[in-house]
Amino acid sequence: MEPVLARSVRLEPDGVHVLDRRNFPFERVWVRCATVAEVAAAIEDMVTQSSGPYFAALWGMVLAAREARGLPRAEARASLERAGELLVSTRRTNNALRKAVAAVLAGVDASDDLEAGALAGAHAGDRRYRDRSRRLGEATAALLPDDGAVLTHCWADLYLTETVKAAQARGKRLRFVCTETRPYLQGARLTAETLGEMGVDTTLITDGTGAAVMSAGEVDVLLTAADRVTMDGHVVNKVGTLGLAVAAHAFDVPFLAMVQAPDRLAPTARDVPIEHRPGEEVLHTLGRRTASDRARGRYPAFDVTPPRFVTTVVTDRGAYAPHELADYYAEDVHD
Ligand SMILES: CSC[C@@H](O)[C@@H](O)C(=O)COP(=O)(O)O
Repeated sequence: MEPVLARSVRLEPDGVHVLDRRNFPFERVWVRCATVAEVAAAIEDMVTQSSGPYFAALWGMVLAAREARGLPRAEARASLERAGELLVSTRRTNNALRKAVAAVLAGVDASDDLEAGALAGAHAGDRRYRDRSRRLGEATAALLPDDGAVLTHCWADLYLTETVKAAQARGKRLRFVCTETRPYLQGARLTAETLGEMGVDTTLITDGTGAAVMSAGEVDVLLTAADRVTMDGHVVNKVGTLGLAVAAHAFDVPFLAMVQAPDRLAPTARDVPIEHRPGEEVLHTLGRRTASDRARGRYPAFDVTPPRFVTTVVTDRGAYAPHELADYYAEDVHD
């Protein structure tokens, strides 16, 4: 059976319905977004996370096409572009949003009917993302030990579930150690719940425990997703990844970073905007204040791991050393 989070954004006649990941799995509440602006707000407010914003943006663009109904074609196209810019601006580090918008605009440009074209583009984008995640998962599973412990951080969503499915199909026996990933607790809630759903032995650690489990020899591989990997091999992912990667390097634990494709628009890390979320978010967890009133918070949501701390970048076309990513595009270009 598919994990609950694998289908957590749906297009319905009355809008886009998004499973609220902020309090999953304790509550299973769906948020209805009636307009593309509401979809953008939901993405920005972390109602959905990781791969979720990609799907929300696809279906959000379909709402934008509905909102443009009746406008002359050029005006409708321009209003869809504005909607796309709004969606992309919600989470600047997440490259998938740009790709979702491009998928829908490609569908629109290939059809005389704006809404039908947007819908076709969104379905094509949905299929492509899932197919590419499956290929990525298969490539990743091939690199994992037959019997071993994997440390992961945050919530790698479809990249992780496809990896686990492929590993299980190969008969591998993997145990996972996941970090809590404060302040949103993606690891404690989304990763731990979904791995449990998939029958995987799962141990939760606090964010500060990663180096200790690696130094104790309790982990065979560090595995995370990446929001982006630059062409020169910098891995941009949830803040905390850098510290884990440095510790992994120190204790000879390989670090595998999963991304569908390296980012051709980002030659190096300077080309990737890092999302800084309100510092207040660090002072609260699950809606409750968890820090002294005397402290201020600071929350860069992502960090950058230099290529010297990255062993392998796994893509939908297989594994690459971080300094060999140009080879990804040596084949026919599709990204
Ligand atoms: C499938 S992309 C995975 C990443 O987005 C993931 O590792 C991550 O950092 C999630 O961050 P989030 O801020 O929860 O959206």
